[in-house]
Amino acid sequence: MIIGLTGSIASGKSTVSKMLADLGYPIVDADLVARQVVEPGSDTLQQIVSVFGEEVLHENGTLNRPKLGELIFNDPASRKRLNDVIHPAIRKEMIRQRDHYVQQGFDIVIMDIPLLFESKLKHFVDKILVVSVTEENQLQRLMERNGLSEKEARARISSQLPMSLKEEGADAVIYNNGTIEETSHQLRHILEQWHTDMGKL
Ligand SMILES: CC(C)(COP(=O)(O)OP(=O)(O)OC[C@H]1O[C@@H](n2cnc3c(N)ncnc32)[C@H](O)[C@@H]1O)[C@@H](O)C(=O)NCCC(=O)NCCS
Ligand SMILES: Nc1ncnc2c1ncn2[C@@H]1O[C@H](COP(=O)(O)OP(=O)(O)OP(=O)(O)O)[C@@H](O)[C@H]1O
Repeated sequence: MIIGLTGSIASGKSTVSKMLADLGYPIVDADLVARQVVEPGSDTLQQIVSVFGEEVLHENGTLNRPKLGELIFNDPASRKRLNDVIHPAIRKEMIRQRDHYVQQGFDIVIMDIPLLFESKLKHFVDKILVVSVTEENQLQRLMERNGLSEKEARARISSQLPMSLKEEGADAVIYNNGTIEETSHQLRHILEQWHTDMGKL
């Protein structure tokens, strides 16, 4: 079974993904893959430079992520241009990693995909687990984690689909507004249920 783990920016996907990794599940992490495909020397990085110019590179040739983030989170047209270049490469590498784990014999693989709904990737997965937070917690956690102003954080939040739509499309939802322990408890409960369902198949 392939489980798609998603949510909105700073809702707690990485926090839940780490809990799943600690439980021994293999994880395909889209944010990590997004970094791997733009390493210096990659075709994807070259394409990004041809779209956005040398200004999105550091002097040592690596991608200047804050700079590119500033451009794409404040302008839907730039975001689409980046997505058109980078998403095919991310998708290809994620499928490769997923298939690798399946071939190794894992019966459950987790795919942590922030843009599962936005990029219409529902067909990649068998079950969708959404990590949800209130907008207030999301804003506060995002500002703190990334050192952003309220305006910058709101721009990032509104570059994704509303949380309510993601909850509607989920097979299960974790409400990550309480303690980490409460979140872990919800996760274990959902996994137990899904393992039971798998056993009945
Ligand atoms: C713009 C970039 C360079 C900014 O890098 P930065 O290190 O600041 O952020 P990071 O990659 O850790 O992403 C943080 C979160 O931002 C959100 N996000 C990232 N890219 C996008 C996007 N194109 N549209 C909407 N939200 C996005 C996701 O929730 C993600 O978890 C980077 O996010 C990127 O390469 N984005 C395009 C690839 C992508 O779509 N990644 C999301 C997973 S498929
Ligand atoms: N239950 C919680 N209580 C307090 N802080 C939390 C909780 N869950 C997560 N956080 C914090 O909130 C921030 C966002 O969490 P996390 O990085 O897991 O989100 P994410 O959904 O993976 O974000 P992104 O989409 O940007 O990758 C982090 O700083 C994390 O430590």
